[in-house]
Amino acid sequence: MTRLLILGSLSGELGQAARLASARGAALVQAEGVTGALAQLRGTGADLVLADVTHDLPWLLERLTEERIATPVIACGRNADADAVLRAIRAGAREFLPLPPDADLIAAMLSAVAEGPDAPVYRDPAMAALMARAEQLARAEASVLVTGESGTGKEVLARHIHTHSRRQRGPFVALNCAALPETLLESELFGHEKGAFSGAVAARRGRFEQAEGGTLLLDEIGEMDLRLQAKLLRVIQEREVDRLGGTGPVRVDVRILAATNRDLPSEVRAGRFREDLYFRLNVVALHIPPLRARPGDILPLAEHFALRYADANGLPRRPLAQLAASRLLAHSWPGNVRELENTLHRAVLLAHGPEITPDAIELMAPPPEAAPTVTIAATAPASPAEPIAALVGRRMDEVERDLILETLGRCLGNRTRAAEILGISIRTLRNKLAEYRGQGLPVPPAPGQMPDSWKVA
Ligand SMILES: Nc1ncnc2c1ncn2[C@@H]1O[C@H](COP(=O)(O)OP(=O)(O)OP(=O)(O)O)[C@@H](O)[C@H]1O
Repeated sequence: MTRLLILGSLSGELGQAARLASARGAALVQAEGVTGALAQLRGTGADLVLADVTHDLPWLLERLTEERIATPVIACGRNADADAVLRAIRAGAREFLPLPPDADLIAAMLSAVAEGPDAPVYRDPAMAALMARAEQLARAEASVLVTGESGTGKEVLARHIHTHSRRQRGPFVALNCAALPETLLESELFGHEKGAFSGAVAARRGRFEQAEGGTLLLDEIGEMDLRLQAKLLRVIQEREVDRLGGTGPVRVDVRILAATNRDLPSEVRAGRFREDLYFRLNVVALHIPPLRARPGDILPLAEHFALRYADANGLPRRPLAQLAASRLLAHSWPGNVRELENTLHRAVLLAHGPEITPDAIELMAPPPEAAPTVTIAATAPASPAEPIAALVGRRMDEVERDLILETLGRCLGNRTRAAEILGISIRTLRNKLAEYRGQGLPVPPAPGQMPDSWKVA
């Protein structure tokens, strides 16, 4: 059930929108002002906010960014409020919903949130067997460890398990353990009281508490450091969390799913991952094969993405030409489904004529090991002298910054892929990006940061 927070009065047209959403099965909560809405989001949270554009949405959106609350906000108002709409969109509102509300638009918006952008598409027998196993396991309460290369669909599978579980009416909360430095990750997971550390301007429930009654996906679990692993283990064993600066434990009822593209047994052997935590998380393991090992999925996924991106961009739906399909089938997809998705997104934008032809299929650069590299090192300038010479006279941190942003841009914002190519951890990459953002530099957004399916025509 989608939990919808209405920011504004229920007596006018926004109230009509709320009633339409409620008739479609959304659970409503309401806040009269931005501070109330923020308190609500910090507390029980919501899946979506419909906000009256006449409120100070830029202030609210700024707080949400600061506090890393990812709930999408949709600004609602009359077209006459154009300035306010523009300010809200610039500040990070996902979409604009014109009032008076349109019932079909509300229904489309709710189903986009409820389904998420990623209901799994598959046809290959290997994947069909895995999905059947996942659906069977979904009904149990056991922790599941999802493994697979980057971009194979681990989060998609985890969400699928949640929607087939008895917890489907509860929240699905995902946290990327590589995305935050250790202390922030700790407060993100377990929450904190006001003043627990500098910057803790208000009490905040952690992801465990937000996932109460539902499922918590700990993505990239292999990146978590040993101290936090110990704390996580205690929470799982005792089913209680201690907020940072809190006065006592809070009981939680959450099913844990974990995902990783690392080989956790070898991390355990190397002493980087606790064996007891590994056994706790790995009650059942599901391994997603790379896309090259399930060729039967390539075309159904390609067709799915072609339709999705045509609709999202208001372009005609074009089928794949035979030769384009052969090209897709012949590629090895080192970036897995994410790479296929990016390829089809580009193809949809480049296509003209009645079909998507092979010239619109631009395959990504060769895998990193084969890609030409520019070595910025004092000792071994193994790459051509020419580009290195052009760098002389520039500061190291500037060159690094340009290389990172350029690589990320070429990966269409995909952090995991860019980190792989750059040979740095995703955590390092994210820290650098936060630094650049702080300097006011434009950083390419992650794909899916703004799901196209929410775009209002
Ligand atoms: N079976 C599928 N059906 C539809 N979309 C899919 C499927 N598998 C993956 N995708 C899409 O591919 C992209 C990558 O999927 P996802 O984020 O689940 O991969 P991941 O394995 O968790 O990646 P990472 O290890 O980098 O976090 C997403 O945009 C997702 O929507």
